Amino acid sequence: MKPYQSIPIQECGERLVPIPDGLFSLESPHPYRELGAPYGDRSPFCLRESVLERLFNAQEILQRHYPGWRLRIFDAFRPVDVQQFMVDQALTDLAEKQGLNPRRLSEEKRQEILADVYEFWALPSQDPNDPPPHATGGAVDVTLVNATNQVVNMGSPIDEISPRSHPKYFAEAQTKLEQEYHAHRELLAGVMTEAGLAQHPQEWWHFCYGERMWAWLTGQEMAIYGLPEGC
Ligand SMILES: C[C@@H](N)C(=O)N[C@H](C)C(=O)O
Ligand SMILES: [Zn+2]
Repeated sequence: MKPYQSIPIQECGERLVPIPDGLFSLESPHPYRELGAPYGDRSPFCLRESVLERLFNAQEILQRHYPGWRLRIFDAFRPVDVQQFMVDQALTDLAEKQGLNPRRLSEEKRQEILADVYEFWALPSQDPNDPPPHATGGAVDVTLVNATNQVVNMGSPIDEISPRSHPKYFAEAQTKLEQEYHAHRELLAGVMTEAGLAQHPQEWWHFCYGERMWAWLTGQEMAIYGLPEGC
């Protein structure tokens, strides 16, 4: 159990709304949809209203210093069954990376790999009082694109299960390239936190507002987002 999971939720009832077209750069095709994740008629590109407002503000702050640069949204709303699908996918990927057949793992090995998966992915709990962060509409995975629409290099891909994903991984970097990765991560974290979003301590791309991880990271007694209405 993660520490944020003990934080109570007092749902505020704010709407989950679509991220408008054209303003941000959106990861397309959407990576989890491409893998066959079970979205049904739901879209990953939705967020709670106040989270969206904070994203607008973060992009405005970014553009004050870097005209033409934009936030690139990799993932936002993630229904619990998609969370489960992606946890299973991450388990499969890690097993295969170790040369193992994911369908023939011993229980001990399965638990060992799952522990690595849960370092990065939240538990896909079906309990409405224990929703994973993205299922609340209060979490977003983002990177940056520059003025010529090129994805800015952060030194490691989103979702990599590795220490390279830690926001400060390149803080002590010696090479110019690695120093650049660090500067890009600091830029992203700086604009997002200035706009009122909190960063996951182990993932340079994950930011949140209103849900339990945000409450835990920012010292609130309560979260204001649980599962959104109708999801
Ligand atoms: C792994 C990444 N895509 C992610 O979203 N992690 C957080 C913690 C989550 O699963 O909620
Ligand atoms: Zn995330």
